[in-house]
Amino acid sequence: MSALVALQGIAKGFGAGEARVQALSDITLSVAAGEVVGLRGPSGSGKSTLLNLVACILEPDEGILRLAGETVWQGRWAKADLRALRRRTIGFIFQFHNLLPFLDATDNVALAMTLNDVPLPEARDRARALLDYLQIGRRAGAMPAKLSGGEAQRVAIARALANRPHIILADEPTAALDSERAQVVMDLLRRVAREQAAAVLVVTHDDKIFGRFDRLVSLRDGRIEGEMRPG
Ligand SMILES: Nc1ncnc2c1ncn2[C@@H]1O[C@H](COP(=O)(O)OP(=O)(O)OP(=O)(O)O)[C@@H](O)[C@H]1O
Repeated sequence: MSALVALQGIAKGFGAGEARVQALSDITLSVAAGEVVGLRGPSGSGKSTLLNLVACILEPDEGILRLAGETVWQGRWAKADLRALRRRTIGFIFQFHNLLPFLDATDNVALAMTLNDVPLPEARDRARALLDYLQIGRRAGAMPAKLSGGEAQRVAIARALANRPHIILADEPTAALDSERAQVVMDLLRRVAREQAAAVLVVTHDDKIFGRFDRLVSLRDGRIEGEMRPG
């Protein structure tokens, strides 16, 4: 299996002088195509920082970041157009779905495609197909306020998959869901990883889903403390 996400010796700090916080040190981690990896650790251990580095939202201080086989950061950004890289390669799922309240489920998903220059009629067709794939097609015309938490999270997953990303990053995607709905979300992420050969990296505190990862990586004080294979 090829690594779609590869971090080597990554470090990241915030602030300067006495106020400096070393959020991550010497992180070496990879996620292969088809793999679903969980990232756990106490509050402040650096989980969100790591996810934001992989998403190219934050810039590392040290190390090498490779995404989908390309060096993205090594001493400096190696790619000129990070936004395009993010849009095309990475799908991001948040704890709260962040759907736009004035667009129905279909258009929330279609919008992500139109940002990537897909014409609206085609984007809507693909959005409906994606909602069907995630077994939420019957809610395609619903406004976000009418969706349950689990439904809204599935629409948000559809939006994250809109541009067929190779890398899917999720920050506490099941935190707002009950156990059954959390398992549905994990089933979907596992299916997408397998069927679309995507690398999935999930930050989670949620022990209900710890058993659903191929690997579960533990962070503490900005370092990788250990790793287990729950399966
Ligand atoms: N923008 C920032 N400016 C300054 N310090 C930051 C910033 N972002 C994160 N930190 C610090 O970096 C460390 C790691 O934070 P991070 O949010 O990555 O942890 P986390 O494991 O995701 O925590 P939580 O589970 O509470 O979300 C913490 O000490 C935090 O205070």
